[in-house]
Amino acid sequence: MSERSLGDQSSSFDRLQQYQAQVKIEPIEENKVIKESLPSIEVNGDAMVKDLAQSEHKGNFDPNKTLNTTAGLEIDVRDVNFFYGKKQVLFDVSLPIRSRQVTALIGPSGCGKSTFLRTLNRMNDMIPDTRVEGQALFHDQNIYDRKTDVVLLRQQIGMVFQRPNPFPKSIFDNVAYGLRVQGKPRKYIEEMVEKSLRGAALWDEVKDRLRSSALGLSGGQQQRLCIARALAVQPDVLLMDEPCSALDPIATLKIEELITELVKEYTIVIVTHNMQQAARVSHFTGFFLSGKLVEYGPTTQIFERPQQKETEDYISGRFG
Ligand SMILES: Nc1ncnc2c1ncn2[C@@H]1O[C@H](COP(=O)(O)OP(=O)(O)OP(=O)(O)O)[C@@H](O)[C@H]1O
Repeated sequence: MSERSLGDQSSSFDRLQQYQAQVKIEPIEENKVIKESLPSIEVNGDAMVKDLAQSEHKGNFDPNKTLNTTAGLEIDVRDVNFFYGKKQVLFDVSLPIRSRQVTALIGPSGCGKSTFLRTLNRMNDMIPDTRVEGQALFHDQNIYDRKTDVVLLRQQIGMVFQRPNPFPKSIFDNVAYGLRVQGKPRKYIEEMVEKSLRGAALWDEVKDRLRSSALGLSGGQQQRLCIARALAVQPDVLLMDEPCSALDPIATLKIEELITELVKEYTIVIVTHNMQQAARVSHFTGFFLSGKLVEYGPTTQIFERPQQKETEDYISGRFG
């Protein structure tokens, strides 16, 4: 965990985040091709629940083997309510985000997953007339506290969006952006750009064209570039809002593999519509319905032995 404190504010990172927030993020249907390439979730019934939990992991990662039910709390969310204007969309949500574990947030469209994710680094602040109540303790400080430095917060809790949103700059400049804003020296920036691109499993593909436009990369590469950009400022937590929904199956698998590597060093929270994805990459899962957290627990438990009927109905494909 970083020992930086949430102190003074500066505006450049705000501008970066505003830029990111301005990028149009449209909810899109789960990638049909992905759906077809993986075990079907369209089957009803109990057998399905088991199948889903046991759906084969591509690659070698098995979250069961690295599940740590006693991992410390990176963020401790307590009794969160959230409002767009007068409309309340989150109701008393309490959820532990465990260190160096992947927490998946699942639930039907409109249940509040993305809104909840955005409360964790105050991205909702950019939407006028919104209000949050409750507490999210991060490094013993309430994220929602007025005194929280949101610029620093968003460095510590980085975000990757549905659609890759590289800046119209070179590959190098994209990753260097946050470090330049921080006024880091050139040598440090060069080292961190390489380290971050390696960390995002992109270095080998781009090392010979660092000065080329990021917009020339494929969608999957752009998404890994956005991950590298987030890593460059050394976050503790990565929030991922359906990071694969705009990607093809191969690019999706690369991001999933990357997640399973990144979690060795970072805490990850991922919103996904794709339940196989949650089963493949996450240690813990929270199931949201109509703005409430219906159930939370180790992913295998949620998929194999859900305690709530709504959870079972959802993961069995009975609704949503
Ligand atoms: N900017 C906004 N202004 C007003 N209401 C909003 C805004 N963004 C989301 N909502 C509403 O808040 C509720 C939760 O939306 P949210 O996007 O968090 O759900 P979600 O579970 O992530 O959905 P999806 O899976 O479709 O992305 C929905 O009723 C949605 O219409």
